[in-house]
Amino acid sequence: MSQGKPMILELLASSVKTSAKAGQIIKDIMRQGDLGIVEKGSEPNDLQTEADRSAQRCIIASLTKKFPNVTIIGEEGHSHRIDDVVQDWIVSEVDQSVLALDCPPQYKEVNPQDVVVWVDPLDGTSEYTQGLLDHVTVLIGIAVQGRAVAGVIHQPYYGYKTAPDTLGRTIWGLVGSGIGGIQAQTPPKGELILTTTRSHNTALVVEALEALKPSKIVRVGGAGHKALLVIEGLCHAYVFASNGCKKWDTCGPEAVLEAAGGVFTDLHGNHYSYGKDVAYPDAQGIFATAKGVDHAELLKKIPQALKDAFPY
Ligand SMILES: Nc1ncnc2c1ncn2[C@@H]1O[C@H](COP(=O)(O)OS(=O)(=O)O)[C@@H](OP(=O)(O)O)[C@H]1O
Ligand SMILES: [Mg+2]
Ligand SMILES: [Mg+2]
Ligand SMILES: [Mg+2]
Repeated sequence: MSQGKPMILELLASSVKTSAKAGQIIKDIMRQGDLGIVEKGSEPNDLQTEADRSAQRCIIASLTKKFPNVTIIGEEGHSHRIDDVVQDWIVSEVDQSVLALDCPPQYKEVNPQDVVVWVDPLDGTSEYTQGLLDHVTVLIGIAVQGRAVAGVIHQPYYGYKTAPDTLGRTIWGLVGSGIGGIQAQTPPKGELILTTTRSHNTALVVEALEALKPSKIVRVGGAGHKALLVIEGLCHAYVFASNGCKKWDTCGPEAVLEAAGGVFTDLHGNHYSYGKDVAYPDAQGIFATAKGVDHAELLKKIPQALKDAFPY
């Protein structure tokens, strides 16, 4: 640990480096060609690959070793054993630009008991198995007293079509401090470009999109990927009238988007709670807007009857 640095900076700085290692593992497994796909069973087409399993082991082992008193919840199960994890997967490096941040005063003295780390080791698994590699992200979200305050979105295949050996890119954010890895952009005025699921369309998903009268809809996989489109100003909003996402899908993206000046809420305009005892599904859907977009005004266009389909 770096002497005297606030724990939240240490945790974010470690998460940045660890997410990139997880991304390397994901790419190594794809190169080796045996994805080891299993159906998780609870829902149709809910896949898990060797890359999901290995990336999660890397992240949980690395963070557990350094932060044993912090709760870590990963998509792919709850084994926190680190004794059987390959040494090379245990990341000790930290991102120096994060460590150098001026920590917002409210996060300077955080009690580890109040921190929950939400890990989606590979967001966009079905896209990964289908070769839509730029949809894949590694997501680490850091919640303090239930609020998403810091996060990492690592995109291992960013730019791979022109540079097959790409290291990808790692975008991080700390609410009150800003983001790193890319510049947040305001989307173009006079248009309304929405992003949503490519694979889980329902009548409600479509109804919510149509109510907003978009000029364009961008359908891609992954909560991390969609959040990046909004952070970069390529889309005005990420709208998903479904209870399909889980807390590990949204904690990291919410923190990074909000650190970038956007707003990430459910369909009622409320922030999700990411405390250790919350239910996993994002049961009230997703409504996230870019920097410079009036979130409250846009949300008014969603009919109340549709919002009522996502009760508390
Ligand atoms: N039960 C249920 N109902 C509706 N939609 C669901 C459900 N489970 C998962 N999903 C949607 O499937 C997409 C992939 O899920 P995940 O984010 O879990 O993917 S991954 O496992 O991390 O790859 C993701 O959507 P998109 O990535 O936006 O297409 C999830 O929101
Ligand atoms: Mg999954
Ligand atoms: Mg996911
Ligand atoms: Mg996943």
